[in-house]
Amino acid sequence: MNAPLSVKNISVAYQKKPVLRDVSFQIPEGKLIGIIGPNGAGKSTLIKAILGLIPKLAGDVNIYGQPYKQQRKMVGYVPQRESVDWDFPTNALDVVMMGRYGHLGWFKRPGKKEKEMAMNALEKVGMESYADRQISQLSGGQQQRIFLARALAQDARLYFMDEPFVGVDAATEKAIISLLNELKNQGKTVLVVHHDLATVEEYFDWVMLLNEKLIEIGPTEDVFTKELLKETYGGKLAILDDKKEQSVILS
Ligand SMILES: Nc1ncnc2c1ncn2[C@@H]1O[C@H](COP(=O)(O)OP(=O)(O)OP(=O)(O)O)[C@@H](O)[C@H]1O
Repeated sequence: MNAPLSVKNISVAYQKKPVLRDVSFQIPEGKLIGIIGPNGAGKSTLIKAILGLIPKLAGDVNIYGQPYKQQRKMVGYVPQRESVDWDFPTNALDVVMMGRYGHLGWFKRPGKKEKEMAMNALEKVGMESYADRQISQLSGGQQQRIFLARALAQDARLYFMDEPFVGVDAATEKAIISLLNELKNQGKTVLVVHHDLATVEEYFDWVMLLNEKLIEIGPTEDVFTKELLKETYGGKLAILDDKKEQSVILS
């Protein structure tokens, strides 16, 4: 079977400044995969390049063996919260329903079925009572939940989530991680840009270490090691010795 995601020799530059160099990897199906690396490592850029949201200098991306353009329906994307215009005048239900548009044919308006699926997704993230609320009037954590609901409503097979835990409280973080596990248990594959090194081993089956180039990708127990983390973060990272404590200090 084709891999959910296969990336070959991707390079990206902004105004000629290289940000990603020759990144290649494949991932297996049904895993939660953390994308880890320091600020500015190119994590968001990698996702955007995969989804064709920014131009690549070089490289190929295949989703289940086909280019992204042909596989759009299979892919869900939760962007970084601050990259979204939350003043856009629309309510929570409509934002979630947008997740269904890829499934509708030309000129078809969302109908009862779409609305039902969107409401189900809102229920899953505990936001059903906010369906009619303008998105500008939601808190940061609530907005994050709405975006997750949109991805759920889309019913994709491969998800990209850019820092879904930023700015959410502990309860929302728990709710999000149990949703991610639910997706995984349905055989879906989820890539998550993540910053909190202390939770990596608990949350992810696989880890990708990135800093302009791919340092390593593979099962968490093989890749989330002191040596490879040092290589990824350079001198900026001090790791307390007992790995079980997983205490990580950024100097
Ligand atoms: N639109 C842009 N124009 C110019 N440079 C950009 C642009 N977007 C990102 N960059 C630069 O590209 C590099 C990678 O940025 P990117 O957002 O992919 O990193 P990241 O690993 O997601 O960082 P963070 O952990 O801080 O979110 C950074 O040096 C950033 O300043």
